[in-house]
Amino acid sequence: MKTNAILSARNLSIGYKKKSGDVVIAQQINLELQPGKLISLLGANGSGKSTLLRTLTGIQPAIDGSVFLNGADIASLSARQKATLLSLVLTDDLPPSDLSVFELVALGRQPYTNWIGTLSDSDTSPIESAMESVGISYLANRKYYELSSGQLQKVLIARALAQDTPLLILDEPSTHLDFLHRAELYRLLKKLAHDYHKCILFSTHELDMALQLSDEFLLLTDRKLVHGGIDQLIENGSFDTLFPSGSVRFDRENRRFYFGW
Ligand SMILES: Nc1ncnc2c1ncn2[C@@H]1O[C@H](COP(=O)(O)OP(=O)(O)OP(=O)(O)O)[C@@H](O)[C@H]1O
Repeated sequence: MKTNAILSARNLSIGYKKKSGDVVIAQQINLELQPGKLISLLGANGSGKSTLLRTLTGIQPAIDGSVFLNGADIASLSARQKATLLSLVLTDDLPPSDLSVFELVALGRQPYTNWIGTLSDSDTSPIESAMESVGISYLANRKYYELSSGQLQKVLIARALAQDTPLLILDEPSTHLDFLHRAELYRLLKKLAHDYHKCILFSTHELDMALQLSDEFLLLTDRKLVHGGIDQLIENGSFDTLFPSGSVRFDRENRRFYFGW
C-alpha cells in the first residue's frame, strides 16, 4: 500500500473472538497517522482504547481488516522489523526479573544488537540519552522492583525512547505521575513529535492536557472511531458526544470539558 502514513488501518474491526461469536468493540476503522504528530486517543472507560492500541500494534488480532506499518501489512513483518518501526509502552506489569534500570532501558536496543544482545558503543548513547530525557539517570543501578510506580513508568518510557522508532504508542502513560511529571512527560512527547518528526499516539483520560497539547485526536465512542484536528472535531460535534451521560459537557468556546451538573 503506497502512503506517507507511518500507521494506517483499512476497514478494521476490533474486538474479541469468542466461541459464542465475535464481540465487536468498534468497526469500519479507516485511519492514516502521519509522522511529526502528537495524537491523543480519548474515550470513556471501556470504550475500547486499549483494545484499539493492542490491535494497531499487532499484539491482538483484528476481527477484520488490516493494519499497515510504514506501508507494510503488520501481519507480514517479523518481530525485529516491527521493533525498528514501533515502540510501545503498556500499562501491564512486568514479569519478575532481576534487571537493573539500565539493563531494562537497554532492552530497547534489542532490535539493533546482535543475536546474543551485546551492546555496542553506538547503543550506549541512546540508552543514556533516553534515561536523561525522562530524568531517571540517577536510578541507573537500582533494581526495577525497587522503584515506585511513577519511577517505573518513566523507565518503561525510557526503554521505548531508547528503541528510537518513528512511531511511539503509549497506553495511559501518565497514570502514576504527579502533576509536574505529567507536564514534563507531555512536553517531552510533544518535542519528540515536532523536533524529531516522530508519530506519537497515546491514550489518556487527561482531557485538559490532551486538548492543550495534541495536534490530532482519535475519539472512540459508540463503536466508531473519529479522527481529526480540534477545529474539525468541535465543528462536527464529536467532542459533545464523547461521553454519553449528561454529567460531562463540552464547552466549545473555551475548548474544555466541564462537569455538567
Ligand atoms: N479479554 C477480553 N475479552 C472480552 N472482552 C474484553 C476483554 N478485554 C476487554 N474487554 C472488553 O472490551 C471493552 C473495551 O475494553 P478496553 O480495555 O479496550 O477499554 P478502554 O477504553 O481501554 O478502558 P479504560 O479507559 O477503562 O482503560 C470493554 O467492554 C471490556 O470489558
